[in-house]
Amino acid sequence: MAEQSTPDASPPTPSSKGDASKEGAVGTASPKEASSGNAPLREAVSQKPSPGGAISRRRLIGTAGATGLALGAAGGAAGYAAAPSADQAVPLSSLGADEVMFHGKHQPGITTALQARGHLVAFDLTAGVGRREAAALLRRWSATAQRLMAGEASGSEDTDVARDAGPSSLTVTFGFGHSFFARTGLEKQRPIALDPLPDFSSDHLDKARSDGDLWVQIGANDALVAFHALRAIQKDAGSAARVRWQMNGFNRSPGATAQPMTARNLMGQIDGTRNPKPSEADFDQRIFVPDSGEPSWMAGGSYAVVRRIRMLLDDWEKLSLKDQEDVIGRRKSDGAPLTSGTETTEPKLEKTDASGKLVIPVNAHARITRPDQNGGAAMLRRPFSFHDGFDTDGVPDAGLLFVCWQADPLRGFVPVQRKLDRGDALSVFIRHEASGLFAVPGGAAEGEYVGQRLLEG
Ligand SMILES: C=CC1=C(C)c2cc3[nH]c(cc4nc(cc5[nH]c(cc1n2)c(C)c5CCC(=O)O)C(CCC(=O)O)=C4C)c(C)c3C=C
Ligand SMILES: [Fe+2]
Repeated sequence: MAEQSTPDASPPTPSSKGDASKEGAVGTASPKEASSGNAPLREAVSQKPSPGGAISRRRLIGTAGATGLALGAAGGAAGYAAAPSADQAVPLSSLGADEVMFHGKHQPGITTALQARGHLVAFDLTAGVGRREAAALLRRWSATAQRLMAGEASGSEDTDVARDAGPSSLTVTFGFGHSFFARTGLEKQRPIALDPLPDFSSDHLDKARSDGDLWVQIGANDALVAFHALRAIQKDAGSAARVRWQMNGFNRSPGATAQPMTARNLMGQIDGTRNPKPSEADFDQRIFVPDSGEPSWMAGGSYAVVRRIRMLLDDWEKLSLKDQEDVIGRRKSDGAPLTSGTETTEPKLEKTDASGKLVIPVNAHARITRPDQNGGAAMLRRPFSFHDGFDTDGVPDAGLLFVCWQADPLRGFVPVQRKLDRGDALSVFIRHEASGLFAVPGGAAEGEYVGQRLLEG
């Protein structure tokens, strides 16, 4: 893989350390980083000398600059990974060695590049569990997440499932659901932004697979590393919390494409092109709660809207290519707007064809979801695809675990989904089957656990 060993690479510059979150954006990857495979949010590159004297490049998290990364540190890249013996030790490939920092201003897993494997899991606190036990749980979870993200064993009862693998860009992200606050006597701390999402006419929601007191998002570029983390988190819950629902997802594996590119979804579309980029001036304002935000424990945090969206693939796949492209308003092959150009070309929304028809139809998904069509509403979409087999009639149970991040759902997901509800060409090919809204606090500082400012504030 091109990015593994780059003898010509120079050491990180102060700017790459100090403001990594502003670097890298969709479509700007260099060929050397082709193995990232998906490049919705590409990030800083850390470099460390390899035994052979070459420089090994490791992709790090988007918020690196804000999270106090030890750039160039070996971290856990070789920690839990087996080295047969000192003289036989072989450095891990870049994919296994990639490490995302646990501590920082924001939690990992928000601006981190899409990972190949994902697990979403919601927990409910068990009867009688209150604030004290919840705090102990978040402390345990944070310690486990920190260890696993560094490529270390999870603790005394590690199952060995991730042995031999490096951190593999593992991220573990924790959030609180609306119901958490009453159960723990913390109603006064519940953000208004966590008020339940409105009903949407297109909703077919399964309540058993929606909401939850606590939510954990796990992502990694190795399926065993991801499962290992999921199981460790479940075990850590002990008697304090039970799994309410759990979903598994995936994305393209890093290195699967010749060049870095935006991900594709199971409808075959390039999906993520117009995501806000960390390099944009208003990125933080759109995605993260400001330091002055309310409640104060959410400073540096974000709100995750999670939707299990089934794709009606049998219907979708019957459409002609032209009809599929009209549904989105972009070319399927390369994601370019139907008004021509490349993926990153600005669409000409007013352009008409010879018969006077809009080239990008009035109900095209990519037209009506635009911030400028929705009072500026924007969100960072960071989904996983899912496939949970086939129904008895052969219909695929597949689609998108749509996860989007925003500083305020009322200025992100809600207005856009309302608009989609009123007439999105895509809506007849999808079904929203489960939903959750979670307050994801800022990242833990060194020595702190995630949510400490809420639980001990
Ligand atoms: C309420 C928010 C959104 C839902 C739900 C949603 C579902 C959904 N989207 C696609 C495929 C594509 N979406 C694209 C763009 C796009 N979608 C949303 C929002 C929701 N999508 C936004 C905000 C945008 C970007 C708008 C803009 O800023 O211009 C695209 C085009 C490429 C891209 O920009 O990513 C595709 C393709 C599916 C398949 C889906 C549900 C299954
Ligand atoms: Fe979309």
